[in-house]
Amino acid sequence: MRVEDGPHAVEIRGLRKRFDGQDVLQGLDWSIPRGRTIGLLGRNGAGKTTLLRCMLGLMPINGGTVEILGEPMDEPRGERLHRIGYVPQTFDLFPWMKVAAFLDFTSAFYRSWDAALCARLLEEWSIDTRKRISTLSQGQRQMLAIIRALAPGPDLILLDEPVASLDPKARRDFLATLMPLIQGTGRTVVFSTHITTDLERIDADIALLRDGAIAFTRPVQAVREQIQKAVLRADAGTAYVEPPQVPGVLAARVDSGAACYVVDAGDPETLTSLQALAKREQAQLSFTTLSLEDLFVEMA
Ligand SMILES: Nc1ncnc2c1ncn2[C@@H]1O[C@H](COP(=O)(O)OP(=O)(O)OP(=O)(O)O)[C@@H](O)[C@H]1O
Repeated sequence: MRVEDGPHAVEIRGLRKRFDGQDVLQGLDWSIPRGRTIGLLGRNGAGKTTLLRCMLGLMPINGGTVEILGEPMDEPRGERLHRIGYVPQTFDLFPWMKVAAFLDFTSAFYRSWDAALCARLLEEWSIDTRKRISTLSQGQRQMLAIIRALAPGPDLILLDEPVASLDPKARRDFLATLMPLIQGTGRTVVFSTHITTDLERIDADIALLRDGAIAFTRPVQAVREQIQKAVLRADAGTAYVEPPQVPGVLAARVDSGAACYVVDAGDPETLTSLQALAKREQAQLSFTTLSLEDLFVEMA
């Protein structure tokens, strides 16, 4: 970390992005501390790709500010480009080039390039450097894009669904190789995904993008330990149409007449409010733990 760098790798304030009159990002605020790994979760179309592209200055924004590594990011240029690695969702560049030539060519644009790391990852991920990029599978192309993004030794790495086209075994191997390379090195990593099981294996923070804003950020471990589902079931014959309002809950909905809440078990005020409500309504209150997938389904 450089002396002039602050505690956050990313500072976003009031970010707005609109397409065809519709707000995809609605005044989004987000601060990402340096050195953290973030799994950015959100439903299809929630705006994950849009958010990553806005962070990189790859598309004009309709409002707000984005600061990356301590500088405003209005467009991708200048010194900081050596410090940012980006892996887009699909990698379609230079299909006619052979892998080795592509990496040689790309390395010339960067002031540092870890050729030994490239060689190691190409070998571990079984990518034949004599092949043309167009003949690689979609998963191998994604891996090549990741190698390209890591080789310059960036301080911030943004990966847009890096494991989406890999099968479960390949995903596991791939993450096992990748994570030690980027975690604990002081690097900040943001990767978007909807594969929640991948996050279970990683020491990461989960950030949930919902309704154009970051609705929730927590370390995976804290989610496992603290986030629960509370179900409030009224007497037989009475069904909730709307969930009664409870301050502090993370999400609320009605399922088969029961009111279901996502709650932070470490938040005593919310728990007290829920218990008081159950007593008032003479309803049964029960708690269950949530897997990350359940949490995604409940909250996304
Ligand atoms: N260039 C564009 N022009 C018009 N609408 C767009 C454009 N890019 C994205 N959108 C819209 O913005 C919304 C968010 O899209 P985005 O690709 O950011 O979502 P996502 O969360 O990455 O989705 P997925 O998980 O399916 O990849 C969608 O409704 C999409 O149709």
